[in-house]
Amino acid sequence: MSKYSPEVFRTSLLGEDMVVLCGASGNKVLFSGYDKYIISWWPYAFKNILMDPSSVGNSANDEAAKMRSFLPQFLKPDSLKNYILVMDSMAKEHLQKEWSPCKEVKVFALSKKYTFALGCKLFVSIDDPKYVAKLAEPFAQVMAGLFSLPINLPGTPYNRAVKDGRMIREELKALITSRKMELSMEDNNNNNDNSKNPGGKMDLLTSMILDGLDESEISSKMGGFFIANHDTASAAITFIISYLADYPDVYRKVFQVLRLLPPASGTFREAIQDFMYAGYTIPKGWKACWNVYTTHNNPKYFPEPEKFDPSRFEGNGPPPFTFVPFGGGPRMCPGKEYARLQILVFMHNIITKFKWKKLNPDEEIKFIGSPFPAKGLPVSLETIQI
Ligand code: HEM
Repeated sequence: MSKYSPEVFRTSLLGEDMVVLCGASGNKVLFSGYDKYIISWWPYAFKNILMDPSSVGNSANDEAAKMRSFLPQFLKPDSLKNYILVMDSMAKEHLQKEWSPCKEVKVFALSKKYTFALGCKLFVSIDDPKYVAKLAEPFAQVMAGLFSLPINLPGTPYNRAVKDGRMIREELKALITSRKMELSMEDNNNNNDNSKNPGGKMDLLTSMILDGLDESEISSKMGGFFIANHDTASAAITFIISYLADYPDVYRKVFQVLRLLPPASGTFREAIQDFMYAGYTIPKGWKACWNVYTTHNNPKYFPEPEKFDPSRFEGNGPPPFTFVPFGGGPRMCPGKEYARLQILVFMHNIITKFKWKKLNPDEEIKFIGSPFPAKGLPVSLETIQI
C-alpha cells in the first residue's frame, strides 16, 4: 500500500508569501531540497525570461491572468478541427523521415521535435526546417532556465534563458511586423473574406493580430504558448509509448497515462480566504503552488495509485477535481484540446505504423518541471503492415 503524506513548504519571494503544497507517494518525493525553491520561483522566472518588459503587470499572477483573458479563437475546438489534416500529414512525414529509417530511436527527443515543429507550423506558419531548428535551440534554453537557480550571471542557465527569451521576442516581433504588412496589403488589394487570411495563414499569430493585441503583448503571449506546448505534449506522447511497451493489451485506453505522469507538474493560485491543508492554515493572500502529481496519487481516490489500471476510468470514473492533468476550474489549461488532438493524431499514426520494445525497461524517470525519461526512452522499432 502506498503511503501518502502531504507536506507544506513555505517560502517568501519578492515580498510575496508562498506555500508549495508538495507531497510524497510511495518512494517518490516530487519536490525535495532546492527543487522547492526553484518551483516557487517559477512564476517570476516566467515573467523575467519570457515577457516583454513593456507588457508586464505588477505581479506574476497578473501575467497569468492576462494570458487567460485572451483565449484565441485558434484554440477553440471548432477551429482546431480544421488543423487535423495538417497534424496528420506532419505526423506521417515526421515518422517517415525520422523513425522509419531507424532500427532504434530515442522517443523523447523525437516527440519534442515533432510537437515543436507542429507548433511552428500552426502557431506562426513556419515550416522551413532550418528556421524551426534555429528557434528550437533558444526555446530549449528558456525551458532549462525556467527551472534553474535564478542567478543572473554570465554562463548560468538562467542568464542564457534571459538572453534567449529576449532573442525569441525579437524573432517574434519581426514575424508580427511582416504578418501585419501581409494583412494590410491583402486588405488593400482585396476586400472579401479572404483578406483576413493572408496566403491561407489563419494561424495563432493572425488570430492574435485580428483580435487587436499589440506587438509586445503578442510576442509575450506567443512565447508563453510555445513554452506551454514545449515539454507537455511530448512528455505525454513519450510516456504513452513507454506504457504501451509495458502493457500492449491496453493500448486503446492510453490516456490514463496522464494520471500516472502528468506532463505539467502543477500551477499557482492565490488564497482568496484562509484555508486548512494538511493541518496547516494557509492565510488569505498567500500564493499556493498545487501539485497535480500528488492529487493523482492520493489513494483515497485512486486505490493502489502507482498501478497502471485503465479500468478505474470506467463507469463514472474518478470524482470531479481528482483527475486534473489540465488543471481545473476557470484557469484550466486553454491548450488542452490542441494538446489532446496533437497527441491523438500522433499516436494514431505511430500505433498503425510500428511496434516497439524498450531498450532500458527500468529507465529512471526524472522531473524538471515535467517528467522525462533519464535516457530519453530508447526503443527498438518494427514496422507493421495493417
Ligand atoms: C499534454 C499537454 C498539456 C498539459 C498536461 C497541460 C497542463 C496544464 C495545466 C495543469 C495548467 C494549469 C491549469 C490551472 O491553473 O488550473 C495549464 C495552464 C496553461 N496551459 Fe497547458 N497543458 C498542456 C498543453 C498546453 C498547450 C499545447 C498550450 C498552448 C497551445 C497550453 C497553454 C496553457 C496556458 C496558456 C496556460 C495558463 C492558463 C492560465 O493560467 O490561465 N497548454 N496547462
